[in-house]
Amino acid sequence: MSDGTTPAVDVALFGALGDLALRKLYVALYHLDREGLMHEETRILGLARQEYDIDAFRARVRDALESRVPGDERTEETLTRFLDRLAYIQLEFDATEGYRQISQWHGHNSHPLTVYLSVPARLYGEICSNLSQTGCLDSESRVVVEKPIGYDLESSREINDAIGAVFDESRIYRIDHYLGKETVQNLLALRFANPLFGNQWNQNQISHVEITVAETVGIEGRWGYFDQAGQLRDMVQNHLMQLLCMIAMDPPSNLDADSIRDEKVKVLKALRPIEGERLNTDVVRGQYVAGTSGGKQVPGYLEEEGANTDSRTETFVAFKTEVSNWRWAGVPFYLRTGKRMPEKLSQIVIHFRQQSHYIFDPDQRGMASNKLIIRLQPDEGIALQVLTKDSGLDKGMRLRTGPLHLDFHQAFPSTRIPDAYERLLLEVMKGQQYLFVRRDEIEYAWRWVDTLIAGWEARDMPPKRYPAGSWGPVSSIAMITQDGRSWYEDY
Ligand SMILES: NC(=O)C1=CN([C@@H]2O[C@H](COP(=O)(O)OP(=O)(O)OC[C@H]3O[C@@H](n4cnc5c(N)ncnc54)[C@H](OP(=O)(O)O)[C@@H]3O)[C@@H](O)[C@H]2O)C=CC1
Ligand SMILES: O=C1O[C@H](COP(=O)(O)O)[C@@H](O)[C@H](O)[C@H]1O
Repeated sequence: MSDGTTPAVDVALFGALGDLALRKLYVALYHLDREGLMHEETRILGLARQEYDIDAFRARVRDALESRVPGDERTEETLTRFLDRLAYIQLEFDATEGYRQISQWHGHNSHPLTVYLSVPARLYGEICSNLSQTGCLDSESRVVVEKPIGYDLESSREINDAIGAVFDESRIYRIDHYLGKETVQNLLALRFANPLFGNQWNQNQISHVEITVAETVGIEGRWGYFDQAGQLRDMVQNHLMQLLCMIAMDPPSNLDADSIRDEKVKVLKALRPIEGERLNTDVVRGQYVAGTSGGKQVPGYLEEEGANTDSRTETFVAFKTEVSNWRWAGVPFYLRTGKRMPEKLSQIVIHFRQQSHYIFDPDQRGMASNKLIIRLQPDEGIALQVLTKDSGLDKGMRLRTGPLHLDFHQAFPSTRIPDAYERLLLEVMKGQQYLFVRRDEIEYAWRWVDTLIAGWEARDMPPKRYPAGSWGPVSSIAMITQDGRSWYEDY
């Protein structure tokens, strides 16, 4: 089925039996097919090193779909139609033998070969080079790569150079799945389609901004990867930086990929580094110890499966930064993200300045400011905290705050909110890059992260402990209260 607007592609999925593919990618592709957003000629080739025949591969994908797609969103007909698109080739990615099977499968059709690298980033360069050497690619081919690209600026440059030796930048789709989240895209609509907000979006009207990305999960089987990375590289370098850019960027001249990405790069270039004395006051890194999550006792980071007992890797980071430009000078941005927090919550809070000419009860002066709360997940929506008169004959002109609340599920009940990967895969098929990250964005983000890590290392600053199920080390609360503010936890 096709809606007539999504072109046909041949997807070659490297890492077809890995965690990301089985948990996210087939589910997203299935939904695109079910919703009529995948061209009828689109095909998907799974590539992995296990020996599978096509029936076993399809059965494995079917299991993945049956365990992740709700029963009312699948029928035998939609499942079979999707599974029929699949093929499988067993391949060792780091040797050129076998790659020619990919071009045989692709054949001479005109559908662009879309290579999805769902493998560790250290393999990206080698796979691209193998594809090129074995004649699998042409000028229409595209490559999709996952985050994190590298471990620091230098390693990310090496990986990007290796990909860039084969693919032009206009054919590289670097995924940051937060950019595919419906609510993150809504930030563009909220800011640039509503003059009510657009005209207030600067240091004259906004006092400070908070971004929280809290997860309840621990490391659970990913210790080997995570311990090399830590929360700063795993979450801040990519997802939180992208959120910050979407909030802080100037209006792009249009919705073209490069217009948007140019504006994001300007934000990253203007982001004040945390160094010197600021390492003591403006950043807190933490590591969880045993505690309670979802009503259950859970182990600490150093007791997780595969852990070594003296790791200093952080599972939590909170920091204060500033975007040093005309729009934002003097406006602190407070960001925090951690594993094993009390709830899964991704939320941005814009705190507007207080009314300068204030005529109400002086005791209530402290509450007299508006807040815009953008809830990314769960319970996607937007709330604007406004001040109204407290009702009742005995209240005089006392004020109270209340929300003007737009809950996306309630307001648009028949609209399913698609998973980020559905949106991203659809844009790849359409050949549109505006939701993907350009090389310079990655590099400016790494530059900022590298400065912070160098500071931690030079000062030998270990993470502070926090119990699983808490909001992080107490010093992350002190970091914001020292400015007379607090993390906003209502909605
Ligand atoms: N999982 C997630 O939630 C997320 C993952 N990512 C990124 O997505 C990418 C994939 O992650 P994930 O799925 O978790 O990783 P996995 O390790 O689960 O999957 C990688 C797959 O590639 C295969 N593979 C690795 N090396 C070779 C090789 N030389 N030859 C043939 N097959 C090989 C592995 O096979 P085998 O099992 O046999 O080793 C495995 O099937 C990574 O870049 C990761 O950073 C990004 C965000 C979230
Ligand atoms: O990229 C990653 O993201 C997940 C969090 O994603 P979300 O969509 O569930 O918010 C995080 O758990 C993981 O460590 C990181 O690699």
